[in-house]
Amino acid sequence: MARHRNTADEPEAGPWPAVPQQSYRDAMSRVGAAVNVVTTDGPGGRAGFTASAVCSVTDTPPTLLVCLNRGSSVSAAFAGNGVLCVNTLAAEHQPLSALFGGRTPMDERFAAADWTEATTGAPVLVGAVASFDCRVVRTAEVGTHAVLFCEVVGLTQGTVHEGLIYFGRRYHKVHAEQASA
Ligand SMILES: NC(=O)c1ccc[n+]([C@@H]2O[C@H](COP(=O)([O-])OP(=O)(O)OC[C@H]3O[C@@H](n4cnc5c(N)ncnc54)[C@H](O)[C@@H]3O)[C@@H](O)[C@H]2O)c1
Ligand SMILES: Cc1cc2c(cc1C)N(C[C@H](O)[C@H](O)[C@H](O)COP(=O)(O)O)c1[nH]c(=O)[nH]c(=O)c1N2
Repeated sequence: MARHRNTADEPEAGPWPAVPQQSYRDAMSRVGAAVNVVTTDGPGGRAGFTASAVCSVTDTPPTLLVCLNRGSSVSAAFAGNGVLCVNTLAAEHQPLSALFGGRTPMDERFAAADWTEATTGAPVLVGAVASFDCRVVRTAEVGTHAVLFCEVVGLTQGTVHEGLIYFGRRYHKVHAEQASA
């Protein structure tokens, strides 16, 4: 019979042994993902971070989820603003991913690219594969992370053909014949 796990709100120690953190990370390193720079601005200040833990939840209403480490320096800004923009990176943005991936002062991160402003006030990356302007409608805390459920209130579809994927702890460029294909 399949093992049933309780929801994150009702954790319960199972009869099975814990998976070591390193084994989990090693396995996850084999799961390819798009690379995004998630940005915010507002009363909590301007901030942005690199995120691969982003996915589509439902299209009715259009909703994304973003997993944000609660221990990161940007956590308070996102909680304070309640809005964000998911900017999916193009191949040319690989250096930007490293900059927004931690330990770089916020002004330096933003100075490395061109931005416009979304309806919510969040920064939109010029030349992104796609940008999703969102308001955070729900937040769940799971372990070290906050899972932000984000309703998409506006979007920009780019025209670049080269995307960026993180797989095997390395960046890979992917090509689409048509930008919207
Ligand atoms: N979801 C995340 O928070 C997440 C995702 C990717 C990378 N990172 C961070 O980026 C840096 C480089 O990562 P890497 O992929 O080169 O090597 P890594 O060995 O640190 O991570 C391998 C994979 O494990 C997962 N992972 C790593 N740390 C995680 C965390 N704290 N919470 C949830 N999942 C996590 C991710 O899928 C990641 O791609 C590390 O500091 C890592 O913590 C964090
Ligand atoms: C490729 C890749 C992918 C991710 C990350 C890094 C990199 C390089 N990081 C880490 C995150 O970007 C980093 O912790 C933030 O920039 C915050 O760092 P500071 O606390 O500001 O230094 C990250 N963090 C997070 O909370 N959720 C995520 O999905 C990811 N994904």
